[in-house]
Amino acid sequence: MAHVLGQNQYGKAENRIVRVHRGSTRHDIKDLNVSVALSGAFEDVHLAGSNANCLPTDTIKNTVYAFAKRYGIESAEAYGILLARHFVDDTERGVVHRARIRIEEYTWERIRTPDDNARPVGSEEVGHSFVRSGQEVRTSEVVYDGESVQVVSGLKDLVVLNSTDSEFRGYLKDGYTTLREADDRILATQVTARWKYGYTGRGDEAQPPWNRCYTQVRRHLLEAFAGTYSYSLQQTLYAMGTRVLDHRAEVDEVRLELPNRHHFLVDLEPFGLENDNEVYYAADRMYGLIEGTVHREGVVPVIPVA
Ligand SMILES: O=c1[nH]c(=O)c2[nH]c(=O)[nH]c2[nH]1
Repeated sequence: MAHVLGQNQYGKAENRIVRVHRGSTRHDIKDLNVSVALSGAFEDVHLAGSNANCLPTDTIKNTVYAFAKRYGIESAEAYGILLARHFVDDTERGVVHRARIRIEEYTWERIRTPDDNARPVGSEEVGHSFVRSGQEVRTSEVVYDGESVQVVSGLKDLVVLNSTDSEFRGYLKDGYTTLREADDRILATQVTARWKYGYTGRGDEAQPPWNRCYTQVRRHLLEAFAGTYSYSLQQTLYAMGTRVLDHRAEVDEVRLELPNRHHFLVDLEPFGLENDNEVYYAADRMYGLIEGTVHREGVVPVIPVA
């Protein structure tokens, strides 16, 4: 029986890179995990043992580091676009047809000290000392196919909680339903969000201000979570997605994965105590998983359903 080589891609995954941009008194750092995947004319590499079209993954890794020095890293998205274009446009004989660059970014905040012997900047900032901020990770994915660029940015592990303004009632009930209706519950989730930009990189289209967009989308996700009186996590999801689309014209699709981090009221009656929505058991699993895409009318959604 004949066999067929199906979709294939290769590259160097999880290149950890810290780029220090050294100002005279103030440093900036970018801390990234960069994964490159190339697809193209690699049939003979797989089928005939010929490496003539194989750009070594070691070279791919070197390029990731060299580009960080040569061009700096203003944003993960702009850096990803440079890399993707390079692998497709500059690799010999046009063997690379498509490049996908995935980047996770770990963010650092400046350490501030009141009395600062270590080269103070401004009043209290130390120009070269940082503390990792939270657990949250910024993500981006750039795909370039020789014609246009597609940028999907996002975040993961952003943990949020509302201690009231959340209820869950009026749901379907059958013979297996035991859940009590809740008119005042904790709503907590660990947000994974991805959003696609309308940017295509064709012609002289200007790139959106990636870092500012990220900060603003994050802000709108948080504000929608905090500001929505929730009848379900599904309804909160839709409110979060629409708020981003309403405020950020450069975004045309938002995909959210929201695990429902259940908080169960503890029964304190055996101890003669009333539990007036004050003491909860925070379960780490199992959890409801609420997922959905919100997109502009007329836009065909492209963010894959995981
Ligand atoms: O916001 C919720 N959505 C659900 O679909 C659901 N199901 C459930 O048991 N609790 C909840 N909460």
